[in-house]
Amino acid sequence: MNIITFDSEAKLNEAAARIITGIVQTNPSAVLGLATGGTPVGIYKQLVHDYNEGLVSFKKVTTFNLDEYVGLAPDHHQSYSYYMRENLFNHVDVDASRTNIPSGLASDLVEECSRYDQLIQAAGRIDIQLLGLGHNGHIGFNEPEEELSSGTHVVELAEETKQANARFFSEGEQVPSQAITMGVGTILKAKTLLLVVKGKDKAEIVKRALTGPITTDVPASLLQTHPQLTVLVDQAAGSLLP
Ligand SMILES: O=P(O)(O)OC[C@H]1O[C@](O)(CO)[C@@H](O)[C@@H]1O
Repeated sequence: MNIITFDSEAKLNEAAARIITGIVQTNPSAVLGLATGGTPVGIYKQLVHDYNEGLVSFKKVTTFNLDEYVGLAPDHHQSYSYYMRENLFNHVDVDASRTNIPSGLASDLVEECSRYDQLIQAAGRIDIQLLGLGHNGHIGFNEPEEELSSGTHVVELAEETKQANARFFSEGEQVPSQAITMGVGTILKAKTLLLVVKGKDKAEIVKRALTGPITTDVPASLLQTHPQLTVLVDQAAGSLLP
């Protein structure tokens, strides 16, 4: 595990973007695993900047997002489909037909999960999986459980997660109570993992995830088992690390 601490958010975002663009420069047909939430917004801005500077092209990449809310249409302003278009896809030369996000509107969610797993399998291995970290240690929407699922599945969102994500929704809007998420097994199969964590409020969970026991109570602790894990933290998030 390689942990790098940054004294500014801009430097952290640049470093994360440099890792991703490096992979795409080496392999223009790379398979990118993408994340949503507040954490990667600045990284996507940097990727758009790098694209505009002519440093990278996403023309041939394939992308798989970690998760999507159940019940939100792709044009809902809080769907992760909308988020990805707003923050990245609409601003670079990615081929929309090679971007993949589970459909939260599928009539048969179990079928949708297996369709998503088949797509990932058909694409081969995810070259790099970008990850944020939930306050309860979730990765994707894999919430703390006695047992974690390996493949894509439907989850009931933890109360803590709904409260944390309520900040993105308009007043009076409900945070969906379910989501579809890539499983921990799929995440761990990615060739490289890039975990990015920002903010003092994540310091305790970063410490537990990276230095505590490997337990399904803290899904991110399973990342410790991955041979190619890079963690980028700001000083606040990394403040409790040894
Ligand atoms: O970056 P944020 O908004 O703190 O979210 C952390 C994690 O939680 C999620 O938003 C899901 O709640 C993930 O997509 C993200 O990686």
